[in-house]
Amino acid sequence: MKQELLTKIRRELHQIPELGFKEYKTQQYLLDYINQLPQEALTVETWRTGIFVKVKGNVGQKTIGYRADIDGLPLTEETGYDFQSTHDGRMHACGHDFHMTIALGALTRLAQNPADDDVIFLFQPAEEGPGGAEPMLQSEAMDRHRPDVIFGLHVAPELPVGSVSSKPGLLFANTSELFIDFKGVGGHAAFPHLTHDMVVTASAFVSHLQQIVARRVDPLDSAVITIGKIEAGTVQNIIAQAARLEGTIRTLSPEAMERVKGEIEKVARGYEIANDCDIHIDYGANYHQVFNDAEQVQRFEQLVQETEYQYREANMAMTGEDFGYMVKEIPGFMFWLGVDSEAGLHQSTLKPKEEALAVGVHIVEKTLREL
Ligand SMILES: CC(=O)N[C@@H](CCC[C@H](N)C(=O)O)C(=O)O
Repeated sequence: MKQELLTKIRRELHQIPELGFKEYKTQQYLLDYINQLPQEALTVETWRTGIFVKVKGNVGQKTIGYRADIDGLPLTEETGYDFQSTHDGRMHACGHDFHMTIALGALTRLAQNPADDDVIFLFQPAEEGPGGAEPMLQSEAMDRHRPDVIFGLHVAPELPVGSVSSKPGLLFANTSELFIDFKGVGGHAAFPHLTHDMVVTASAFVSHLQQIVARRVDPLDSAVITIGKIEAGTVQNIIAQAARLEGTIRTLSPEAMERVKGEIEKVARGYEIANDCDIHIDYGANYHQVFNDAEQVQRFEQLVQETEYQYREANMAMTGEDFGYMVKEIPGFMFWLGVDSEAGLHQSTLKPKEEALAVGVHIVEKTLREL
């Protein structure tokens, strides 16, 4: 598939980022594209805002799955692109526009010339939250299309174009969203002693969370707690009666995740007593770690080495991926695709290099044909 067409698709998708399970325009765009491909070998089935596309193989001994996530992030784009997001406060800042384009590129090649094995493409909603992989995996549609092996990719801004990277075993962390609501007594800014200030309480709590990481988790079993959003108060001279923290917990083991949650709850009980307030904790979406199948990764490395591209051994990362649920049930793996951007994932200035699209299509197609 020509670079110009890949670039066109990527730019069109880049302009319509949508949040998890609201990917209506994205789904329609994908369906319109898929419908103009040769249909002889294809079976297409929608699932919520996602899509399953099966390409019947010439022999069909086994089924290989390829998953591409399709949602965007709640972030205002600042790339200065002339094909910038047309959706206010939404951006493809995690490369899912790349993931979808590469999937369409590989699908095009297979629709024109099917592989020996059956191939199933999963266009999956809601990776950034609340999590589409687990319900997609449990769906009836998945019973009809369940692959024997599955893989997926993620763009890597820090790697050069032409390189890919993976590793056997643990690649991505266990994650849990974290929402904490504080309710106390507000009042006049001049009489703090008559109130229980939720700005002061919530700020102290944010700092205390870092103590949990530093002093309650084995340093050899890393954890991260990030609070990405704080909301509190109404105006500068009223002491806030409510505050809300929104964040995420990352750990390298499911056990450490349980430990961190237990510690957060203990601290919350202490803060309720010390600050005369109510604290409510909600863990939102939780993602299982991505644990790559060693045999599949070894085969993937061989396949990449047969190309002009470079394979590098990856390190574990504290990123999360609901694809972890898929490889928990189906042997498979995820790999990083180098896209060489100065700005990183989840930044408003992320600019992955479009030459990486063709690299992705080549490697995904080869893997689908030869894994
Ligand atoms: C690859 C990537 O960036 N994934 C996201 C997954 C987010 C999961 C969930 N919303 C959370 O924040 O815990 C990531 O932030 O790692």
